Amino acid sequence: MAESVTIVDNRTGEAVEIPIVNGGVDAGAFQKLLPGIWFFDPAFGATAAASSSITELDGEAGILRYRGYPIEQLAEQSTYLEVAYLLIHGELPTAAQYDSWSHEITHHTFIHENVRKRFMEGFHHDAHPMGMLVSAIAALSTFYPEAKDIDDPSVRMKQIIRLIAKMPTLAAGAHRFSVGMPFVYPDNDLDFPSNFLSMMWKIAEPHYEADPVLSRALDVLFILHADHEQNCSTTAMRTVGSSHADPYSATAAAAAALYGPRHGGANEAVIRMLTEIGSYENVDDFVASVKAGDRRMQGFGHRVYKSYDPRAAIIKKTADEVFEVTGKNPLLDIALKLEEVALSDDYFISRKLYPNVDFYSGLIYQSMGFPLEMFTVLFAIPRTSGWLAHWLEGLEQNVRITRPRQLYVGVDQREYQPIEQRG
Ligand SMILES: CC(=O)SCCNC(=O)CCNC(=O)[C@H](O)C(C)(C)COP(=O)(O)OP(=O)(O)OC[C@H]1O[C@@H](n2cnc3c(N)ncnc32)[C@H](O)[C@@H]1OP(=O)(O)O
Ligand SMILES: O=C([O-])CC(=O)C(=O)O
Repeated sequence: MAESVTIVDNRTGEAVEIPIVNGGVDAGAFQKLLPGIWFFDPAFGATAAASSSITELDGEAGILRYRGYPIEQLAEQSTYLEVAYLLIHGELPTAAQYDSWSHEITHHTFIHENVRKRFMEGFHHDAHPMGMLVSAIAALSTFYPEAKDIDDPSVRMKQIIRLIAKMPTLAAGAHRFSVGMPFVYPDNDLDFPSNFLSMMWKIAEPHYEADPVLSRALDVLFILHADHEQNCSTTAMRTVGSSHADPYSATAAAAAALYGPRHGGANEAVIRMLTEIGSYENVDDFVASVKAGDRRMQGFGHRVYKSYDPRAAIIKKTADEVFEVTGKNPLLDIALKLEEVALSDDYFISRKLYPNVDFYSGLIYQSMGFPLEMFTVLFAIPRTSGWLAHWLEGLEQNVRITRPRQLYVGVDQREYQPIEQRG
């Protein structure tokens, strides 16, 4: 790989050597050597906005690794809580570290009664659970004012544990409220995914017995969704974190970014799309409307993956295990047909559009009984550990505040006219 690129300054005709650092043009050196020239990259398609040692993504080869561990191995052998530890601390925990980590997380699952009573129960009866979640996360910052002291590493870690622990409680609380069911307190005898399932579905004391296959499937989905380098929501997290706002406010911003249908909201949109297609026979017409540019194929395409998303392959396999318990999701055949048609069509091939993580996950969630509105919430629970790992990394790197420039395209200076003189 070249160590520098030569750029000719067309204002002066001078050639300038700009160093390349880790495969990217060093923007700091660029700015010093060519002051007054900006990179115009509004969607960051050609910009590395961070240096990070958390997640490695090779979109051409379809490779995803957390801290060097292939996603396939983690999905097969690990648990979400172990992966969360790995993302935050950089190494897999020893048995003693894992015990202490899961003990800490388990004992921070409760939320303040006012969050439940005043916030969650204060929403309109048909509030979207994702909107409730975003607001409740932001509200947590007012319950833990010490979180502002982000210079103290022990304060940072305490908030990380609280946030990872409380997300399932907030998520299930949002669901229970939206269907008019009473709130269920965490059952700290249960593991992370089973506790969440208990808070979602429990109707009678003393315990909710989660099906072990479904509980494990949910844990695998949590592992797969935990991090994905500089995606839109993580970029929001790092941006807000760079202003040294507290981690609850930064996480609320990240969750808000995830809510959008181009990002985490796509899992909900996929099921709506499959339901609208309705039957196997309508797939060709639907694909034609996508190719005509009338709509997008939800759950397809990715800014980084230009081959099959490795998580989609694992989710497909997990779906088979879930359907053994729940019965096959009737939308599966439409999804498979859609994939088959798309992957043999030049429109999708030439644009390298493949199923992404959101394409098959919704089929599992739906078969497990989650309402559509909960799908993005299910994504936010594990992505919280990734967001926080990036937040911590940014603080440890003491990154500068995120502050891009713009290309001003408005009018030049003009004179103010009093209102009566304006035509
Ligand atoms: C967890 C996640 O966030 S994963 C992504 C979840 N989002 C979705 O599944 C929504 C559907 N997908 C999309 O909208 C996009 O593929 C995104 C947002 C994921 C990525 O967008 P970008 O990287 O900006 O790709 P961009 O919009 O430039 O598309 C490139 C080309 O592929 C086409 N394209 C991209 N995605 C799709 C799609 N899902 N269906 C049809 N065409 C598509 C575009 O129309 C464009 O074609 P053109 O070159 O003829 O104009
Ligand atoms: O990386 C992205 O752009 C989207 C994302 O979060 C993911 O695929 O998990």
